[in-house]
Amino acid sequence: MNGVVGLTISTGSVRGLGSSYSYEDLDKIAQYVLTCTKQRPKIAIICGSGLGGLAETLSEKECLAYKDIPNFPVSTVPGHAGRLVFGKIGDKSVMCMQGRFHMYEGYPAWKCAMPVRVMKLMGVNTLFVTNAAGGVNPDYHVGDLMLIKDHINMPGMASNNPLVGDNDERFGVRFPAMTEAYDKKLRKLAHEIANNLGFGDFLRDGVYTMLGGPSFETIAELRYLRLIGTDAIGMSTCPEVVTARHCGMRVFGMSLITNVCVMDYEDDRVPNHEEVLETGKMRAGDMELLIRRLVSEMEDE
Ligand SMILES: O=P(O)(O)O[C@H]1O[C@H](CO)[C@@H](O)[C@H]1O
Ligand code: HPA
Repeated sequence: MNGVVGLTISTGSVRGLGSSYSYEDLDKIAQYVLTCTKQRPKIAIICGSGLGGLAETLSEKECLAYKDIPNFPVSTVPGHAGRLVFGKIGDKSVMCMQGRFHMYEGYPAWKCAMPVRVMKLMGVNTLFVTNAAGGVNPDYHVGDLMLIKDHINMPGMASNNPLVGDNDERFGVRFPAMTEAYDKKLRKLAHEIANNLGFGDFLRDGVYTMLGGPSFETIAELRYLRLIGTDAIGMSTCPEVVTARHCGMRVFGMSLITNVCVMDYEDDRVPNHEEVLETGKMRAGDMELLIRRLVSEMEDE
């Protein structure tokens, strides 16, 4: 196990406000993962609930279960296989996380986002994040694809930011800007590709709001979220994106609208995870195609 097993995870902050893996801990994990694949990816893709199929489309596929990586968290949610998949899209090396970590599983924000730092230390410079999300914008339909133009990090705003605790300047500055979290050039290219693919009718551009979960939202909460500018909601993504931007990675984000949020007291439909996974199956192929084209056509950083 290359000495990784024995590492002790440091408690990052003496003030008890956050604890985290040290730079050295994460580097050991990154070096271990690199020994398990021949790929040297500069692009990583985090697959959302029910969206892991993209990883199956890679050529020269190699898989590594999270449980086999020393000191790596494990996935506990249906629809998240819990493994890294390495391979190629065209001639580009990529790595996929088939399954992510959520705060409602009991992981603090920094732990949900720790794979992003591992990726950075492996040489990744561009992060794609995908998720299943509920549509709050009344114009959205089940099966729409939303390019994330910005986010509202609800847990982050309440001090559950993945960067809470001591700051290691080797990753980034103490106070990183989040004004252009989602790369404009990649979004523009994604729009062009989506239009060429005939996806224009179901392509959206919107604001993703992260909530802690795991309970779905009350009607009053949904009305409030719409009022503050939310187009779609979910329980993930923001810790990963904040951590990626902190360490200078380029980020592209996309949500699949798996359900429309019920915002009317007279409507008795209720959201559920099975519906989320079913919709994933319906539109996942289109999402995969768009991401594969984007990876192939984008310029390297
Ligand atoms: O954000 P991803 O992981 O795609 O999953 C979304 O789907 C689940 C709820 O059905 C929640 O975990 C929510 O965050
Ligand atoms: N609410 C929160 N998270 C979600 C939803 C939702 O309606 N759909 C998919 N993830």
